[in-house]
Amino acid sequence: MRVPMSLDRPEAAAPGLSSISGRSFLTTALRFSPQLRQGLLVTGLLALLAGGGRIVAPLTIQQAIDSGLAPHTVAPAVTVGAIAVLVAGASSLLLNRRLQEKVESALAGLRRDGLRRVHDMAASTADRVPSADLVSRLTSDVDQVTTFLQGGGIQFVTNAAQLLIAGVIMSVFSWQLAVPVLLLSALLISTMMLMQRVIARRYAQARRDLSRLQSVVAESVAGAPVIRSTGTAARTARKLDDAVDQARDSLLRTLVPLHGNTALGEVTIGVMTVTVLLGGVWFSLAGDPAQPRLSSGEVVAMIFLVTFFVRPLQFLVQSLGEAQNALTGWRRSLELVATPSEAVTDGSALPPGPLGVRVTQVSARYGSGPLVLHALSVEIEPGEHVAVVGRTGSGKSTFAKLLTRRVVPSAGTICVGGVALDRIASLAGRVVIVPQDPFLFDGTIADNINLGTPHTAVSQGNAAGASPSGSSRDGVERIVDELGLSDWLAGLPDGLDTQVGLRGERLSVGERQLVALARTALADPDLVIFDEATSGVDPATDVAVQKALAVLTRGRTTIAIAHRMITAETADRVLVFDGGRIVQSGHHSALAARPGRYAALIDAWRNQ
Ligand SMILES: Nc1ncnc2c1ncn2[C@@H]1O[C@H](COP(=O)(O)OP(=O)(O)OP(=O)(O)O)[C@@H](O)[C@H]1O
Repeated sequence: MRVPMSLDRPEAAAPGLSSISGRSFLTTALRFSPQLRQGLLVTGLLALLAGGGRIVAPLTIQQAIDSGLAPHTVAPAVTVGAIAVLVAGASSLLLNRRLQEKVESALAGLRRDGLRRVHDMAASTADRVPSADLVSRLTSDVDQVTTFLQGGGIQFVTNAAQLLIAGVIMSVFSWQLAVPVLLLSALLISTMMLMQRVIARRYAQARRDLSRLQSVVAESVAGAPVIRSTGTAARTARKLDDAVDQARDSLLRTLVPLHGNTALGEVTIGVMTVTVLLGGVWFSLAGDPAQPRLSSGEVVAMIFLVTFFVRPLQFLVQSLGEAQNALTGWRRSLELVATPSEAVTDGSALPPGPLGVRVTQVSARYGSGPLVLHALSVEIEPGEHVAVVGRTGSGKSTFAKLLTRRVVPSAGTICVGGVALDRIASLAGRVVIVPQDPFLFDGTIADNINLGTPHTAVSQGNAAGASPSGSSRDGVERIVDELGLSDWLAGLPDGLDTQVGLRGERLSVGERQLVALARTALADPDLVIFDEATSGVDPATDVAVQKALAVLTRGRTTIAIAHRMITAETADRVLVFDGGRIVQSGHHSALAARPGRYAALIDAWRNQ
């Protein structure tokens, strides 16, 4: 069996996400789940009633035995015992319902806030966390807590109260018997806490490995056509086998300390019970029979009490694994929620109108890799149309990512609309990027164009049966008309109501870009960054894209990462990138007329 080397290293959150240590877990959980903070006093009181009520029964038995089982003492003792048991039962029911509701609503809040955080976290962070990892933090990790609670974990609080009360009463009855029991339980609990750290690390590793396994599975399923066509099924299967082995080994590694812990717990609990049993009998028989150190009733009560004391310990020992697994899941969800949002709360708003860009001595790298952009300086006027060209890997996309905060500069400053980029409250709706292959949601073209107006179905007679919103539909039709997309839509089976399929797979890359251009035009941004598709665009769609682009760019600042000469020809200025530097800047005709990197690029385009 192959053992992952990193198993016992201190755990780390996924790159980019907040890290929550074991110590800060409780404060973070209370901070992000206000439901848990509310009514703590009532919860504590119910726990004491539920735990304490159970313990009244042995006390009443002791009273009855010590009074010689006289009917006048037995009857009240039984009545008090019965009431106590009823109170304990009712309190336990109320407490469990209360805790279940609170924890479930806290978890629902975590899922909601987590999803919101996925959408508003800094793009530079989102890019570094695999999407399968984010999904598992919102689904299986949260489910783990629910499973634990439903499997009896909710009894945790009552058990803790019962342990406390039983310990105190035992000490009052006989400190000589209570001391060894308390010492043994202290030993057990401290050993469990030490073990718990090891178990926590191993569970965290196991969950990371499971999340990696999910990523590999998701990638293999999504990439199935490529795997089939390239005949690399065996290689992919090996990768999957590795991930499966690693996840299995990690899970098995959690079992070693867990089983050790259970064995230790059982032995210690057995010793405690025997100590009280033998010690109690000895105390009641030794010495003066007229004045025993423990009465028969007290011995019986002590035996009951030690049972009440060890039961929560047993529960703790047996459920440590599931409890730790649930805590790990809870912590992973909290790490997502605690990750800062991209919005700069005390940031500045962008000025209205087209936005200029000023980049001063900016360098950038990915992670700890080498610099991929070197001391870049460029100024783009409001309303200017700039084309960025260059060989593959020259840094064009990284430049676009810098302007949309997906990459943070390692040196230099960037201002958009005269405001430092990292001080802008939000870029949403003002600075928009149209990627090479835009993401479309499963729905109609109209719905996808209308994403700028959330929660509004604009398809005619949409599946949900909602009536189409006239104004949204009008807006979509107007934009489609303005961008000159009506002819293209007329050629589709259902026009605007054509279903695009999952991720837009029923449309070509170029058509997906047309939808994205219309969506962008509807959002009405002031700085548009357009990453031209390099392939998969047929000539007719290409013409439609160029026409739509010409309308979209009117009155706005635009930066187009150009892969076609026409895009560069029609721009006000061309920036030529090479090796992470801007090596030429000027109008197409001026640059084309002199030898250099751009002239070479034009030759390459013409020879295509
Ligand atoms: N996520 C990433 N992690 C590490 N390095 C990256 C990452 N993205 C890009 N790079 C590297 O940064 C450099 C610039 O890449 P970039 O994508 O900006 O080039 P480009 O000019 O846009 O290329 P293309 O025209 O092929 O899209 C390249 O060396 C590339 O390998």
